[in-house]
Amino acid sequence: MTLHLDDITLAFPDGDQRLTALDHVSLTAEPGTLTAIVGPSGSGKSSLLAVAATLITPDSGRVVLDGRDLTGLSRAGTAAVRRGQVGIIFQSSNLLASLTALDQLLVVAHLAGDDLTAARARAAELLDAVGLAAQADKRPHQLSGGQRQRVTIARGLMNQPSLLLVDEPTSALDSQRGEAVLGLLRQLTTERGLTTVMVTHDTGHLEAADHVVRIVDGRTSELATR
Ligand SMILES: Nc1ncnc2c1ncn2[C@@H]1O[C@H](COP(=O)(O)OP(=O)(O)OP(=O)(O)O)[C@@H](O)[C@H]1O
Repeated sequence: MTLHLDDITLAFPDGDQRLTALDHVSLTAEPGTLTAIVGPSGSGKSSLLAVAATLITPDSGRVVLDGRDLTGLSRAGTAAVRRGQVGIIFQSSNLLASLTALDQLLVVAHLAGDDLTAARARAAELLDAVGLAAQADKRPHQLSGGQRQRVTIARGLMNQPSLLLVDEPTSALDSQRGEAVLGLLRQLTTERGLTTVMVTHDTGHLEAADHVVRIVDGRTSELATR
């Protein structure tokens, strides 16, 4: 599923002025590729991800997913797109403390109203794919930082998305665990033909990406393409 951001602008209220977060940003991401978004703090990375996720409506420009313009959709319409086609992976801190790894994934299926027998099989398969088959019954405090991040990745794949949006997947990890998580995202992107867009501070791991887009003051420039 190809993601196309076309000439996006976004400004937030800032006192009696407006602060430009995204300034005519365009970006195309293809299935099976991993695009890394890098840039200084406050440059617009999270805003870009939120617009791509249809969580924020831009002031102008279009978000197009496989030829379908999502910009004019209602709230219910964008929620349906997110449920059906978009996986969103935030930092691992938003796991639910009282739930096992397996149940973290089943919550997604439960909220979507999915058949729980099929969901259980899919959750087990995903935990296996991220190397956590043996940790399915563990709660977050019983897992390492890297393992927790793997649970969030598996959870982000529960709705079988085509577009995967990932925010700072390695920020809470040491460099070795960060590298392993990036390797996993790279592998899942290729194997499942995902269109993956990842915001990262971590410029040490950019070789895992097909495209690196730099954003400064809301404006993008492509740094490198493999
Ligand atoms: N909800 C909001 N209301 C007002 N201003 C906002 C809001 N969200 C972001 N901003 C502003 O928009 C600009 C871009 O913010 P954004 O969070 O996209 O940057 P970022 O590159 O993700 O930063 P960081 O790396 O620190 O997370 C910043 O100046 C920020 O202060």
